[in-house]
Amino acid sequence: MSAVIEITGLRKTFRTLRRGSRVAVDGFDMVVEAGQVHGFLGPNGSGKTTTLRALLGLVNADAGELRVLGASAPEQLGRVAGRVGAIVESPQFFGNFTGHRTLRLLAVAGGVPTSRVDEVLDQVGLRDRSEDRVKGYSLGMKQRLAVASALLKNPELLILDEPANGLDPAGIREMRDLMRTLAESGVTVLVSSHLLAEIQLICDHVTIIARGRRVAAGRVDDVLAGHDPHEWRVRVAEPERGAELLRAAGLTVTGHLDDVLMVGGVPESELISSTLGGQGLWVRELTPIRPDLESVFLELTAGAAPPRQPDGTTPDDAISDETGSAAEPLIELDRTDGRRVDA
Ligand SMILES: Nc1ncnc2c1ncn2[C@@H]1O[C@H](COP(=O)(O)OP(=O)(O)OP(=O)(O)O)[C@@H](O)[C@H]1O
Repeated sequence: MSAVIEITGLRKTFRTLRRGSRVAVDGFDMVVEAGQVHGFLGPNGSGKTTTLRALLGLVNADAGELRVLGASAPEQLGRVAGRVGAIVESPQFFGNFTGHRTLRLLAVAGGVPTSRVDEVLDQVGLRDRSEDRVKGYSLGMKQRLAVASALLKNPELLILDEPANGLDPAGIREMRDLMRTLAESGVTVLVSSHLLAEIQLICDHVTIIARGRRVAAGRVDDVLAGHDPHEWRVRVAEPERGAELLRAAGLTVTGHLDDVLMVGGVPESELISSTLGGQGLWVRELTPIRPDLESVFLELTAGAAPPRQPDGTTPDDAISDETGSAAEPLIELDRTDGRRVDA
């Protein structure tokens, strides 16, 4: 497999008028291979959007190497721009235009054959509503229209920043189905989100970022397995005695409620059943507690140290922005429209 995105040692500091410098991304690495549906997961304000912007040349990195389809960013991005579709800013459409007209205009502006319009409308499932005005679209339909616009040039790589943001459960499901369909058609997808369950459902690989740093990366299954506490839910008739027997056998009983024991650190269930069964205590239930991405995520992101700030400190307020939005005047980048403003 070849790397479609390679990020090494990315560092980005924002300078704000009021608070001075703020490190948003701190020595961050990421590799996305061709054909992956790669989740880019992190809490609000952890540096996801900044990373994607740096990758797309929307913001200048302070340090690090970024490559997209083999081209170094931002210098050589023009060489591969036609092969990459991205939605990093929420796109704004003219409400009075129909979906079809919107895409036709974008196709003409982008030098793409207008025959692509119906194809992408089919791909995102908007063909039936394509003659309706955009202002009548639900948020989910607008998001799909945005994805359709990114698909016009038939990209090999699609980068989506929080595509499920603000969607209701039906909209989230539509977006999920769309991403699966795209992946099946061979498009590599990098999708950022703070919605763990979504990432677990649609992505095969994941990179987890916390406070500007990578805290985990790999196949979703491997990341989960690496944090498997090997914990079991054990139901027995005599829980007190059961707990004693298990402890005597060197096992750890982590919890006890009515006739249910929680037993941790045991890779194989046989150890539990033979310990109890050997003493005539029959196991009524033996269920593995599998970690989900949410518990792994919480474990990984809770312990992450904040990025070191330019003055050598690691203040919490540098990374505690819940919304991830900059509420103060900015020198470098105006987040409201994503314009690049040279510092
Ligand atoms: N233009 C900017 N000026 C100043 N600080 C910024 C700017 N953009 C981002 N930041 C700060 O950098 C940090 C990382 O923000 P970023 O938007 O990359 O995080 P995120 O993971 O995408 O968050 P969210 O999920 O909320 O979108 C935050 O502390 C944020 O406030």
